[in-house]
Amino acid sequence: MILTGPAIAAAVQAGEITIEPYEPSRVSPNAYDWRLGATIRVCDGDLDAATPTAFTEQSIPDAGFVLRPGLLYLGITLERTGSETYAQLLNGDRTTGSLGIWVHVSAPLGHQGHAIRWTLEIRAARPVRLYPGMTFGKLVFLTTFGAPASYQQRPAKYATTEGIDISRLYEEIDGGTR
Ligand SMILES: O=c1ccn([C@H]2C[C@H](O)[C@@H](COP(=O)(O)OP(=O)(O)OP(=O)(O)O)O2)c(=O)[nH]1
Repeated sequence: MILTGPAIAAAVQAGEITIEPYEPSRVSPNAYDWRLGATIRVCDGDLDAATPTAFTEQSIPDAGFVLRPGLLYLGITLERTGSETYAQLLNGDRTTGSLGIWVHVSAPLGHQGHAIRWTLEIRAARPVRLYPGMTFGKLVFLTTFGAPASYQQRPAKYATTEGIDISRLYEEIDGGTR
């Protein structure tokens, strides 16, 4: 089940949900309106799952940064979010979608026990200018069913990373699982 906005606010108050920084005005009926952080990595070369992705990293200036179609950008959420109690789904919203922006490629799930600033895999349908701290999407929280589980209690690729990270699949492929 999805948490309502009042339930999100109450869970933040109770310490069951981490949202840092937290602004009560960003709670919407069924989500929290999260923002784009100020750092972006530009990946403009060919990609290979067996090789670390090459990138250049820069700050997004106050005057904005133009995304170009055909490139992959790795961004970061402004907020650090997580919960031991609830699972999360991070997505864009109508406003960013209407600008032709994908805020991630195919990875919306945030596991219980993983409090992070999320890596975003950003693409653009048309050239579009982004600004640091702009509202970028909706984060929903879900109740879970079954025995409690935590991302930290399993061999997890991204358990020790927080913030922008390239794909770590190359570690598994180098490890001989190909
Ligand atoms: O776009 C995304 C998607 C997920 N996450 C975080 C939240 C999640 O808790 C963690 C792992 O996500 P996922 O399970 O999708 O990654 P994986 O590639 O399957 O790695 P693992 O094998 O460690 O689960 O990474 C991001 O930062 N950005």
